[in-house]
Amino acid sequence: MNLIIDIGNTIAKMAVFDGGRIVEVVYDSNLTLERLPEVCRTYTIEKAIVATVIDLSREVLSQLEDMAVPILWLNEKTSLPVENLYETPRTLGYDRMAAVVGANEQFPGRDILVIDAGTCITYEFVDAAARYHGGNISPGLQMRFKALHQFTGRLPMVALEGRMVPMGKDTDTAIRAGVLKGIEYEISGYVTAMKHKYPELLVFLTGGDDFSFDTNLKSIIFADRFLVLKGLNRILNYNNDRL
Ligand SMILES: Nc1ncnc2c1ncn2[C@@H]1O[C@H](COP(=O)(O)OP(=O)(O)OP(=O)(O)O)[C@@H](O)[C@H]1O
Ligand SMILES: CC(C)(CO)[C@@H](O)C(=O)NCCC(=O)O
Ligand SMILES: [K+]
Repeated sequence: MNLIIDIGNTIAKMAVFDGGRIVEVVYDSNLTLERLPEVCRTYTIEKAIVATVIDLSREVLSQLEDMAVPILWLNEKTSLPVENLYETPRTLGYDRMAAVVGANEQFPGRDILVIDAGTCITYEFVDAAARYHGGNISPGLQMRFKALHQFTGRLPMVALEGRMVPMGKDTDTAIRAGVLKGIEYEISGYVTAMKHKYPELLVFLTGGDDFSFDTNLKSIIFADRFLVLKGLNRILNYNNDRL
């Protein structure tokens, strides 16, 4: 079985794959990875891939060093099943590439916009010839709430859950609707603009924060919470001979 380790800015995700099938997904601290030994005891892991967008703590590094299987560290030197046209492959966050590889596996030969809503929201474009052209980075849901609070004198920290109106009636609803509507309009703006440019476009939505909103483009949008993990599994198998 394959072990996939995706270390994000907020949380780490570990997934066990049996072939192309997800057997289990475990959420863990990105500072300790304390559940790794338990995962390794429970399953017969043959190989692992690690993708990180943060510098790893001493504790996480020693957890990974204790693993008794070959580990593929995903970076700019890793062979990929899609062509990378990002001008600075060394600074690319490889969670972005993993999402693209996962989307391209499900729909090879299609133009795809991949939207990953986590700590940040990322927008990636991969074309029908499997070329990754790059994409955009914007603040994630929680980051928007925190930024409004942290960089002002009078704006409170508002929670996602609570009263929702189209246009704010008080500070609380103004912030909640401002943040949520901002993201909804941002996402639908990208989808509409990209669909205009690439009429056969498909869209993938992934990440911890899922958004359900009204759009007449629903038929081209696929939601897949585990797209990054699936892409990492594909990259690990693609590099089987090099491990
Ligand atoms: N079982 C779970 N345990 C913990 N978090 C969960 C669970 N299921 C869903 N989540 C949600 O997933 C979110 C993590 O989102 P995501 O997978 O995009 O990772 P992230 O670390 O926030 O983002 P990034 O990878 O961009 O740094 C958490 O904030 C939480 O809301
Ligand atoms: C944008 C994030 C934070 C999304 O997780 C990550 O992919 C990252 O740290 N990227 C580095 C910058 C870049 O991708 O060009
Ligand atoms: K992410």
